[in-house]
Amino acid sequence: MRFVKGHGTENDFVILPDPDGELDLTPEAVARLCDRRAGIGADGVLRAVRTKAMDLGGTGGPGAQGLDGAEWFMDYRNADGSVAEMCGNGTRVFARYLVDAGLADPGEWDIATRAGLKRVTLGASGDVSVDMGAPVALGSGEASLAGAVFRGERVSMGNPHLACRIDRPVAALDLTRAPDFDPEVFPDGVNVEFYRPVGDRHLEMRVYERGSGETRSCGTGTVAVAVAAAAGTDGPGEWTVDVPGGRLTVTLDGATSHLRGPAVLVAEGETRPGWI
Ligand SMILES: N[C@@H](CCC[C@H](N)C(=O)O)C(=O)O
Repeated sequence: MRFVKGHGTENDFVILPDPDGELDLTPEAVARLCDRRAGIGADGVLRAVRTKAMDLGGTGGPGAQGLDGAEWFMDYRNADGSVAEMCGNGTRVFARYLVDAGLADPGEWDIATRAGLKRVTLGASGDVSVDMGAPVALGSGEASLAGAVFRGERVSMGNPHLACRIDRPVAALDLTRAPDFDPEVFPDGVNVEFYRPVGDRHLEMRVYERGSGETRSCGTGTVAVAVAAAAGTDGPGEWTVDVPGGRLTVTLDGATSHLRGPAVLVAEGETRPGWI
């Protein structure tokens, strides 16, 4: 099995080229690939499948989902093998991979995801920007960490988020354990972000991701915290979000959201026969 390793602000991925949709990618295989001691190590897997070859189960196929306008489908999996609807950093790294592999040209085009088409913009090198679509603000919610309750805003970016504002540096949080939440409020689980304003439209953030644990960045999460922070301000604008793995820029214009930042490929190789 050939692979490429890449990251976006240190949210890292194993990319598996599978143009004809032939790989039987079980949750166990994903978890083994992502294992940081016994595997390659990553927060998630991005399987690169031609959209027309993507099996979407009983959903009527990519055409019925309106996805056939994109040549490539990003099949995203969390480190524990679970499927997620969307991954913002993954989309940016996926786009960089397609250009680097000669499978797409620099410019502007769509990637198909379980959360719909996502339009990426990129040059031959440098930052990658993605139109993340309209965030959906769902009202308040809460999670708890080591007995302390954190209130926040529930935001859907195709995947579920709870963006909690805190007033002390995010570095002070202990995120070694998963936050607890009410499964009736979050039946599909939730990615929990903790953010603090550090300047004008400038936030710092840490995240505990559903299916992956604490990661050093989360693209959908940075949009969610910008949406939460923008509530009660004069609205649209550009937000800088500092995460442990670097800096991302989020633009909210009232209709859609854009995420911009680095996307870097660092290695490629082949798994040993019989290992996966
Ligand atoms: N790191 C990602 C989000 C990945 C999916 C998430 N863990 C989920 O289960 O929803 C990003 O950059 O958006």
